Amino acid sequence: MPKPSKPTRVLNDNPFLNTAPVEKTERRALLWNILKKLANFAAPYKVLIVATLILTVLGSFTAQVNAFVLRYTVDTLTEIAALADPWQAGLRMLGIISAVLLTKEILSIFISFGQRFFGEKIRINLSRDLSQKIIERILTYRMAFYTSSQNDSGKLQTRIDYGVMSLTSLVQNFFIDMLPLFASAIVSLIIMFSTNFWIGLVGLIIIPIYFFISQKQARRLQGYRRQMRGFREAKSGLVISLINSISVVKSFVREPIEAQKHLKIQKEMTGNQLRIRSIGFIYDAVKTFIEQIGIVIIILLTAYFVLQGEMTIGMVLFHVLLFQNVAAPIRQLHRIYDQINNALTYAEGFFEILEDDKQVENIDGISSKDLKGHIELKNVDFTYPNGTQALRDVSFEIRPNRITALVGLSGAGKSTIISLLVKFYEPDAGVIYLDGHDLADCDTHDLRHNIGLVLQSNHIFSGTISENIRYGDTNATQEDIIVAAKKASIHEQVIKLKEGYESTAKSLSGGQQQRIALARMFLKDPPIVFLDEPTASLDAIASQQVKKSLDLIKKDRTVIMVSHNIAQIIDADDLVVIENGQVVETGTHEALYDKGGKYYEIFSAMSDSLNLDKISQTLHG
Ligand SMILES: Nc1ncnc2c1ncn2[C@@H]1O[C@H](COP(=O)(O)OP(=O)(O)OP(=O)(O)O)[C@@H](O)[C@H]1O
Repeated sequence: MPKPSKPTRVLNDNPFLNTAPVEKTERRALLWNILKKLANFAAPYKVLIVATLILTVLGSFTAQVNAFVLRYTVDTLTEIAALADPWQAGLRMLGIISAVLLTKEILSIFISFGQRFFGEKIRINLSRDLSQKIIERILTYRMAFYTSSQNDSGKLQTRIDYGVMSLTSLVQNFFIDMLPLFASAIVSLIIMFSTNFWIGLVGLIIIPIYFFISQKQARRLQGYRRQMRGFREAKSGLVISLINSISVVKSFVREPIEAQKHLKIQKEMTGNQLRIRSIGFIYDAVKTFIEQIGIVIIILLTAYFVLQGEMTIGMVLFHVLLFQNVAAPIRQLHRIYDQINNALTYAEGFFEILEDDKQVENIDGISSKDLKGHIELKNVDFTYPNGTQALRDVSFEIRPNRITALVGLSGAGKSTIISLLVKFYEPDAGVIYLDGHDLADCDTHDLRHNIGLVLQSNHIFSGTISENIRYGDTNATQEDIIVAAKKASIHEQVIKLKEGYESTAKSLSGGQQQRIALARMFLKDPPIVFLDEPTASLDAIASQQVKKSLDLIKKDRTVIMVSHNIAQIIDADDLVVIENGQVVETGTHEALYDKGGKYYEIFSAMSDSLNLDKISQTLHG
């Protein structure tokens, strides 16, 4: 189970959440930076943004209509109440009010719909663009990016998802929720100042007070929110790990322990949630209290001016409504702080991934369409990004159209050599030549088009059998797929399935999946094939079936094979024996066996483990 602290690494890695003195200026610079980058993504939606802003301004005017109508109503009522026959004037007033309010409501419906719809369209499009852009970008990254511990076990997904989410909710909060409220607050404030300076001043003074309180609220909540995210990630990690290891859980009867682990996180989450809520309630109460004080001051001030004969009675309600328009958005200010904090926490990590230029694979190079597979490694050293040195001064030759087996104990460096040959990694020192060209200078995509890689367990995508095989050649016809499946000895089994080639590939057994991967390889039909323990995870029967397909694959190609399977090793034309990242012997099976060195030792151990005497006795008598 992932530790609760793991997913929050991104948070803790962010210096702006932990360091107080530099915080303010750096946070501002960071936020500015994020907004600039976000603006680039928003650029294609200029027209939508302008339309939203225009509607927002229109909406901010319609938001004031109620205040004017109430003022008019109270003032007119005061006047006509004194008349001998108030009904005629009263009905006229009602007619005017109804017409104005109805028109305003109809306008508001259109404005609010347009404003929200355009705002939402911007948000949804931005979310799509950000998600698409980052996927397209990381697809260009080198293997080391994916194997880095920073990106393992869902961390990469968390960083991407939270980055997109924080950026889009920043946009949503701004465009859809806050902007109309702020625009209406500004218009209200201008009207308040234009009717009376002192009234305007009361409206203005509340703003910094709310800013101060909201900032305090956001800061107090920040730590709890951060913990909350950690809990959520831990909880989803727990569920994923539970599903993945359900057979172990059940076989050890550990259901109560798993339930207990879940309960522990739930309890912590509940406590945290309640604290977040109670802090929110306290600050809301403080804000309501301050707003009420503001309203009382507004009423007293306006009453004073009414008594002085400078204002009409209608102004009391007029000012109170305007004041409420000013207070409404700033009551929500803490949400903006929250969004900014989120953006600072996650968007930075998101853009770090997006702009990590040094991770981009260098794919351009000499075009190599028809490779033969003459490979030479000369003094190759390689160390993984985590510091493990896997290869030291490795030199050997692979001749085309032959089968070369890399032999060695576990961890010797065989798979690493394959990774270098497909350019998943580059050597730190030394050169690899392919058909006489330095591999580093070869076009990576051309190279990979010429190479087929069959691994111990080949990834089967969710989708049909047909789709999985077609991955080897996207232009292949159904007939091509069937031919490939026949070569991989899987066709007969596929057609027995209820849905044939349209069955879900994931529901096949390990051996069947391996043959689907081989069919994919036949469809690709590359001149060079790397087989990295292709039968290691299979049972004897499945191995035997796969072996037939492998024998077919090996024909007329350059094959480099990693195997612990004695039968496959002795079938190879050439052997390269590796020990601790170094080549210790090369030659044919017979020559190396006779030499009595490392290969002899490994081969003897392999044959001993097979218990050949007993097998022979059983078979022959
Ligand atoms: N992605 C990786 N990051 C860091 N170290 C790695 C990585 N892959 C392999 N190593 C290390 O490099 C060394 C060589 O590993 P490699 O997988 O090449 O061995 P191998 O001979 O193929 O072993 P096996 O037969 O068990 O598959 C080992 O010490 C291994 O721990």
